[in-house]
Amino acid sequence: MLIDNFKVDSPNVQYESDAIAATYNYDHTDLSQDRDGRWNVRPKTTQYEFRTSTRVPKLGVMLVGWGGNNGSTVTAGCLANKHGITWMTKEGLKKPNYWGSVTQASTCRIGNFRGEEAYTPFSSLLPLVHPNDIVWGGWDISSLNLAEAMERAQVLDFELQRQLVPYMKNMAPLPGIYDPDFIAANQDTRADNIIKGNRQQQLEHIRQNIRDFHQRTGVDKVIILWTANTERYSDVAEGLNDTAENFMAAIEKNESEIAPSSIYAAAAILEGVPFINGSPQNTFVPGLIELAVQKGVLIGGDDFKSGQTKMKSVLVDFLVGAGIKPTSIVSYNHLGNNDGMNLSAPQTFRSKEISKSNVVDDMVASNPLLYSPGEHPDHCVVIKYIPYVADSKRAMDEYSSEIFLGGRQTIVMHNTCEDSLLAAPIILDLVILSELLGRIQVRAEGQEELHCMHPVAVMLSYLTKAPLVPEGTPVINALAKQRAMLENVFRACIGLPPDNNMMLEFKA
Ligand SMILES: NC(=O)c1ccc[n+]([C@@H]2O[C@H](COP(=O)([O-])OP(=O)(O)OC[C@H]3O[C@@H](n4cnc5c(N)ncnc54)[C@H](O)[C@@H]3O)[C@@H](O)[C@H]2O)c1
Ligand SMILES: O=P([O-])([O-])O[C@@H]1[C@@H](O)[C@H](O)[C@@H](O)[C@H](O)[C@@H]1O
Repeated sequence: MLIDNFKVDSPNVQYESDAIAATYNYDHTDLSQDRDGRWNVRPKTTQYEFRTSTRVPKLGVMLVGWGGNNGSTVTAGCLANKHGITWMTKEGLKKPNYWGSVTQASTCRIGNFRGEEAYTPFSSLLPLVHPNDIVWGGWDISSLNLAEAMERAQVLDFELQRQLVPYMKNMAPLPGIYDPDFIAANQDTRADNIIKGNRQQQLEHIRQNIRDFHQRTGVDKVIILWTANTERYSDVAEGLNDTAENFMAAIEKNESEIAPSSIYAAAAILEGVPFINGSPQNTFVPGLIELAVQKGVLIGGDDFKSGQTKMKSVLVDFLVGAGIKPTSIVSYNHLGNNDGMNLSAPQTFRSKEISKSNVVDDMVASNPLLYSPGEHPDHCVVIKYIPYVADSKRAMDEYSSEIFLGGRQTIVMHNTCEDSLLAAPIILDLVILSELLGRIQVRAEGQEELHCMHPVAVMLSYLTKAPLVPEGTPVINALAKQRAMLENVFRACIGLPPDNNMMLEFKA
């Protein structure tokens, strides 16, 4: 059964006029080792105070790469839902939905009522911005308007596109920062909408764009998300971008190693606007992270986790958790969209190869029974550009594992990932969750004041291949753990314990 409207009845939860206040007992463990080497595990409870503002703002989202496949598709999807646009296909009438979005189309177990399992929409846990209400804008180095960009993307059915054109033809991306040194040379043909000037002038230009968008649209909050092309990695060097001060000085000096994505991110941070990186490049060089922490502005990334890698973070977690030892992982895919064309350059492919390869590290490290120190499965990532398949990426994976008594198990998978139809809901979740995180304050036992969570938004890990985490925080890629963290922190905000799946009420 579905319960989509509930209040938590607890002395630890207060529903105030514009906030939900909750006291939460966080049960965890403390580890220590005796002099004789024996380990002690001490159950510990730490009290947390959460306060979540229930003032849901009018949200503006500025996409970098708005005219791309993902940018045009997410915009089209929200318009189709908002206006209730239906369209006929050979399979019959289609209706808009937000499937693939964890905030809009998933549920959480809320309990059991008279023997029936009860679930609630994820969006009922805490008040969220509704995607229908988001005001879209952004930049693109291509001047096509969003209707033309949607047509170029070749993602959506024609009958849907036809009805969306009137809503999208007047949406024009702002000129973007173009530096051919950071993306594939084959992108040059579409770069007809660019900001001239040096890096300092580009920074100020983007900052002004943000202020103008905020003022023109009348939104309460703005969030910026990068869904532009994957850049090559930037060199990280002492004196260049290792500190906030050096990073800002490098922009002033027009240092060539400062990437466009880092300039957009710096502009956002300086305007107090959260910045999310949906691509794998190292936008967040150390100096930029320091700037975000200094300013207390949320940053998150990297690289949407949408298809082949999402499956990998489930399958490897299952295998290792079952005591089966993956020894070889080969991930091949081909795709024919502009992203694939950009990734056909070695330097941009390398950025993607890194984010797609590191995703099993935490799962391998979780089971030293299977892996000796430093031992890893063979892991290969191959991406080929085949124009004919367009946005319909074809992923083919082979997982070889060692099993009982010298046996071997091989899993082969073919996974057609409609790249933009899978990424668009993830873009929605990233911006909706980033906005919510800005409304949550927390105080741990012993801390003086309520404060926002760390600006580096580890809570977005479920949505990214290479989670950006605060220094000292473990990087978790296992999908089930990432989703549990997301759900359980939001449950704590309304004073509810994690759903521990024990169901003791049916056992004793
Ligand atoms: N499933 C997925 O689609 C998926 C998953 C993970 C990551 N990504 C990443 O998302 C990004 C977008 O994917 P896509 O399929 O929409 O690609 P796309 O090539 O269709 O769109 C990217 C857009 O960014 C624009 N652009 C490039 N550099 C820019 C700049 N400096 N400023 C402004 N605009 C710029 C391009 O003109 C293009 O319109 C890529 O980096 C891709 O690797 C996609
Ligand atoms: O998310 P995922 O399916 O593992 O990875 C995908 C890659 O395999 C694909 O080649 C690339 O174009 C997408 O940007 C995305 O990163």
